[in-house]
Amino acid sequence: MDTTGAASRADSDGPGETMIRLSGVGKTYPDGTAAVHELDLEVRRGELVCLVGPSGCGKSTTLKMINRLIEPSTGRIEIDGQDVTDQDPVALRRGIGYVIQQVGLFPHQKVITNVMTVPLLYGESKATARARAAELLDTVGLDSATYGPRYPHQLSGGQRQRVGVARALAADPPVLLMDEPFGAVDPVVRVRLQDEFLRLQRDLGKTVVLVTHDIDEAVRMGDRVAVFAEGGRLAQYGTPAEVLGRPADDFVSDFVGSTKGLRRLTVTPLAREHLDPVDGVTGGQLGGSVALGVSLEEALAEMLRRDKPMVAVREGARIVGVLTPDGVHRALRSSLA
Ligand SMILES: Nc1ncnc2c1ncn2[C@@H]1O[C@H](COP(=O)(O)OP(=O)(O)OP(=O)(O)O)[C@@H](O)[C@H]1O
Repeated sequence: MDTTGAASRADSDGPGETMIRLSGVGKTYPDGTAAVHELDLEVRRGELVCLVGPSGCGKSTTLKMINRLIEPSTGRIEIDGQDVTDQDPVALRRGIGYVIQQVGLFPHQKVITNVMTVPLLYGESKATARARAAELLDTVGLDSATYGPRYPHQLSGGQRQRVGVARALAADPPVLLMDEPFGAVDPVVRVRLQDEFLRLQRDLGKTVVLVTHDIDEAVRMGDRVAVFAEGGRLAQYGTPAEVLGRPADDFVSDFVGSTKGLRRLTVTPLAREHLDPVDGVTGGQLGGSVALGVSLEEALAEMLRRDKPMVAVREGARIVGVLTPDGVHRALRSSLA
């Protein structure tokens, strides 16, 4: 019996337990394309993880292996301690929400009917399914009385995307897989949809794996970010602050840099709400000090220059807190809110 499964069950009582675990997962397509190579990845319950990387690096393949739209060539994938290959693929997929860029709504059915499909599939009565669908539309910010009776072509791209999210949530699945969910809309709507989803996720606490090619989206949305390189190699897996602040190698550094991720540090001022208390911090942990109001870049640079996990922050002569990589993450997120 393999210890991976035992471990996931053993820690399934505590917080931060593993919800999705990929161990040595690989995918080689029949034509010989090695899309994913020896991938190890763990996603905790309630965590939002972004898979990011350049085109063709195996992100979608990885996502589709989790719900068995694609079968892995090697390795093992578990959800909540259960090997997905032991489960009926259709039943498995019903328990996993799936949101894709081309939302995939039925064009000749009303919006409400599109969302009702899922509860009906579960054997709910029509009245219950309708009520649930209306509630979900309202949840994703679409007034069900207004938009429910419309057809998909009568909605904007962003609204269609919201319907896609509502439908994916209809079965109340613990796990949500999202493949470029905000890709098909313009940048302004995109940011709005990202915000809405983050707000929703704060209430719902789903375990989410989200694929994007956009590093800005990844650092904004993800609790953790998995940076993929060519051939489905996991180049780095860490918090946005770690990925932005300490790229694991030249590839990550170039990828993050080329997509302007780091520039955000230069335009975000350090504010009091991003700080952790100074209580309990020892002198050895501190890397110098910076003044409140300097850029995150300046604060982070000071931290890295001193090779310390945090930097003290001054207001006048007084130390008012410390900035950690997680604080940088919080600051980056709030700066975009
Ligand atoms: N059915 C298939 N048969 C052969 N090769 C495939 C197949 N599907 C995908 N590939 C190849 O596998 C690699 C990974 O593809 P995948 O779609 O997972 O990448 P991705 O990172 O999601 O890319 P993108 O961001 O462009 O969507 C690519 O080289 C792609 O051409």
